[in-house]
Amino acid sequence: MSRERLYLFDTTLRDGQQTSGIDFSVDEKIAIADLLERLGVDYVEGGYPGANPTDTAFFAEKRTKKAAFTAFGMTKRAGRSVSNDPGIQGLLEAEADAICFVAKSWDYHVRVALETTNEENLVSIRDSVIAAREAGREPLVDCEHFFDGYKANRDYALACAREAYEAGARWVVLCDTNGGTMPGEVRRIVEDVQSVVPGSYLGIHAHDDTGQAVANSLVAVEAGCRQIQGTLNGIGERCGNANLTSLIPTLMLKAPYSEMLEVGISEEGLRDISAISHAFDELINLSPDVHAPYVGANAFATKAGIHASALLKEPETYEHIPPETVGNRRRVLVSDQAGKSNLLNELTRIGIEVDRKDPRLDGLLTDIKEREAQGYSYEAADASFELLARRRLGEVPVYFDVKSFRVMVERRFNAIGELVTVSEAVVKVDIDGETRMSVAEGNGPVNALDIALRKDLGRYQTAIDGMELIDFKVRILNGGTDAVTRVLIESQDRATHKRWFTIGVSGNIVDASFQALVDSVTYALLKAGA
Ligand SMILES: CC(=O)SCCNC(=O)CCNC(=O)[C@H](O)C(C)(C)COP(=O)(O)OP(=O)(O)OC[C@H]1O[C@@H](n2cnc3c(N)ncnc32)[C@H](O)[C@@H]1OP(=O)(O)O
Ligand SMILES: CC(=O)C(=O)O
Repeated sequence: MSRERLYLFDTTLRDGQQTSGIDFSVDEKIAIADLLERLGVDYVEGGYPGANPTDTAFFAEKRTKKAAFTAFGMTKRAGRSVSNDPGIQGLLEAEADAICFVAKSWDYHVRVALETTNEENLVSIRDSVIAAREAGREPLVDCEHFFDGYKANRDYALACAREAYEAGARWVVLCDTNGGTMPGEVRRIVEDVQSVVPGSYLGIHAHDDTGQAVANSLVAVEAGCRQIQGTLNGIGERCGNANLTSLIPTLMLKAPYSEMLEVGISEEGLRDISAISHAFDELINLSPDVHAPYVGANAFATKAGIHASALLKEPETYEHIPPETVGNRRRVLVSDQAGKSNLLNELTRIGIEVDRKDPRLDGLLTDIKEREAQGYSYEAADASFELLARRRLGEVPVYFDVKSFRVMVERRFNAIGELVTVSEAVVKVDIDGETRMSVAEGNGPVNALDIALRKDLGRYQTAIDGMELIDFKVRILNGGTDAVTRVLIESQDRATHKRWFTIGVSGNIVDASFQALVDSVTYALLKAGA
């Protein structure tokens, strides 16, 4: 059975730019457009040329090779011709394949926002579409507030959609601008709109204000729409737009969509989607959402021992799709909820082979559960977990033995009379029976301790020269005077960029940090084969 084509329109660079806290530069837009090309969407809406210098500069040249590069802007102003409307002229001058006009389709907005007549608004829609077509651009019309407009005045909303279609718009996009429409309403309205515009010309643009943008997009497709507008990771105005990172795997892997429709994304593109989602987060300086469907670090993570046991026999028991199809991976976590199956899986993953009947496994599981009860969390501290396991198996040499450490924080005037806060640390370690004492200053107590600890490790020094600390996170586990502090440290090898995470827990923040530092250095030595 041949499948109908469903088109994917990405508006990360336009509606995504309307997200609070997001402000792309031209270079960032170029990088994001490259990610979208890598993914394989059909349209990349680059922004609003003429609205601001960044978007105007972005449209000075065409930024995509495969996707239709699309400029966004308003329909012509009422009472002006297109040739006298600088906004429309800016759109026509932009280096774009397509122009997506935003048009009013709710009579209330025509009256209050545009302060014009319903008829004049229809003229604006028609003339704008014709101008784009005559300039050789593919015209699209985003019918703003379509669903609210339909509920207020069905005939007028349909008249706007019809006007766009009859003027030659390739796509008439039904927008749930305020994001309050329910899936059942979307289905009913999309079915009705097809009395004036065929489904193969209809698109859906859903906002996530009730957490249903993806669901609304899917019912619109079931009802006949053949274009979906959305964004990477669901960014967008207010609560965001339909999340293409969730929609694409659903459309490609789930019935009935995968059976009746075909999208322009290849299987390789689908396998790249987790990496693309994370690369996008890096670009906008956000931590990836670990709970994100399909692409989140937890999307295929299981913590419960009972689940892990079945999962390792047959992954389908607890997985709705194979994680590799979306470039993700199965994670069987080791925690206080774990059983031997979780543990064995994690040990195998890090290259430790132990027999299921080995009594040391029970000891290790008990260690983990006891330490998790004290506040440790090994899910995020892979290096500390490996050290704990290998110590139980007798595989970690005692490279150095910390005899003592001391750290002092002092606020004082420096030689030129400025008030400064300095930290100074002293660390004493025994190596091969010889005591070494190192002193260091740092911009904070942990920094000073880190420098002092790594200053002189004798014959091990060269093995740790390339390491550096890149992140430090502190969490207070319970409030009050007996609070416990958990410190997570991320370290990196400068040459290979390999990263590892270590953990420390104590009632004292400096002590917790020092434990994590010692684990980090020990792990680096272990990996260096010292
Ligand atoms: C639902 C959506 O997401 S639509 C996209 C919204 N995105 C943006 O607005 C981001 C970019 N916008 C901008 O930078 C500015 O609003 C500009 C440059 C486009 C316009 O700026 P200004 O000319 O100063 O107008 P301003 O923003 O104050 O008001 C919008 C004007 O457009 C008119 N307008 C709004 N929608 C439309 C439309 N679909 N067709 C024609 N005119 C429209 C309004 O009536 C208002 O006109 P007025 O100035 O005569 O009252
Ligand atoms: C066009 C658009 O972004 C909206 O109506 O939400």
